[in-house]
Amino acid sequence: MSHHNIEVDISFEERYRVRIGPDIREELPSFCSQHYSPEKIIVIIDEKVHRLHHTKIQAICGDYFREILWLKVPRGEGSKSLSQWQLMLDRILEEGIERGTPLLAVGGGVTGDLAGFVAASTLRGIPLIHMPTTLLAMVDSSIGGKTGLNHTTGKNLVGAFYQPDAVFADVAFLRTLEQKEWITGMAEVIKYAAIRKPELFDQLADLTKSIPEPDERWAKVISDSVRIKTDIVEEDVLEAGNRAFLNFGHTFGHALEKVAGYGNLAHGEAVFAGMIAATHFSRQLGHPVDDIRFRPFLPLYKRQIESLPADIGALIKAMRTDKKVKDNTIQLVLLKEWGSPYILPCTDLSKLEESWQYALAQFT
Ligand SMILES: O=C(O)C(=O)C[C@@H](O)[C@H](O)[C@H](O)COP(=O)(O)O
Repeated sequence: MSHHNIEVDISFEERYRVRIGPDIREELPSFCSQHYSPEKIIVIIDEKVHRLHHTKIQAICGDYFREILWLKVPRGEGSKSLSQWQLMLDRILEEGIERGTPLLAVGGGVTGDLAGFVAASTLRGIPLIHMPTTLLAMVDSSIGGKTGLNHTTGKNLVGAFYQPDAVFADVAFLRTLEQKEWITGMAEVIKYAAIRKPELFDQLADLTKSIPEPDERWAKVISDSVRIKTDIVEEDVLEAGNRAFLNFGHTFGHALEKVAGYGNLAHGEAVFAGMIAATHFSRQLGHPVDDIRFRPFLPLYKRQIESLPADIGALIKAMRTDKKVKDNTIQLVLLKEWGSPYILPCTDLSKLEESWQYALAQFT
């Protein structure tokens, strides 16, 4: 299987490399020997990934570093919390580290978002390397420097933009990825299809006909997704404008996650339902976006989602804490047509309610 190499240019001086392919993790020691002192590395790792791959990661890190500080992250969205962040920070500071001590984040979106914020906030910033192990983290959360914790008032409301020094997306990790995690990650690929590359819909629908495995076809979908995300992020690193297109489905999805209670609904499941709502809103405005495109994937999510919160008032209230809210108005990412997103300040609450009703009805 081939390797893919994608550069992310975040400014004239700063860029980092995303390496995608099988056994890419083996390249970590050589990368580290060029950038960091061999004294110590902090490894923030998902507890299940630790159980499955600890020996391998230990060998790779031990190849260059004299000491490894392991910090395990309990599974689930609940770990994106201030209390988990504090626990990590206490351990790291009590151990004693230096500003140059790198932090390796090994796991999915939750681990990466938490570890990213730990790296951003420790000693005002220590080097960060992402080693995503889930589809979602490979195609989305490890790229672009968003870090975040959830707050009782809303999703990802605590965080910082903090770019990694490198991303090692080793598709070999996907061999141990559960089916439901593939489905969760696929939501972000479906998002790229909707906002940038509609051909991906058919490729993905084809891929879902067989049990997913990290073969050449999936590696291509991953690298196409990373390229789309990279292109958008490079133009607008701090989300002052078009980066918000990457939030398609998320304004609705984050509200679902919050109202369902963090951890009760996977991020990708909520985003999938959110994309159906956003597409329906677009259709109500006359845009030609028939959601027949989502149909092949609906049974996958339907099987996974037990129930969605149905209190539309609570969902709209939750949307008001979205980070894109401006002048008290929810900003929706909608589609003019497939592949063509835009932002609309939402002043029509009846269309919003109708969009929620439509989306929720798809899952009952
Ligand atoms: O990188 C981005 O920008 C995104 O919006 C990507 C999203 O898919 C991702 O889930 C992100 O974490 C959501 O960010 P938020 O700013 O809405 O919390």
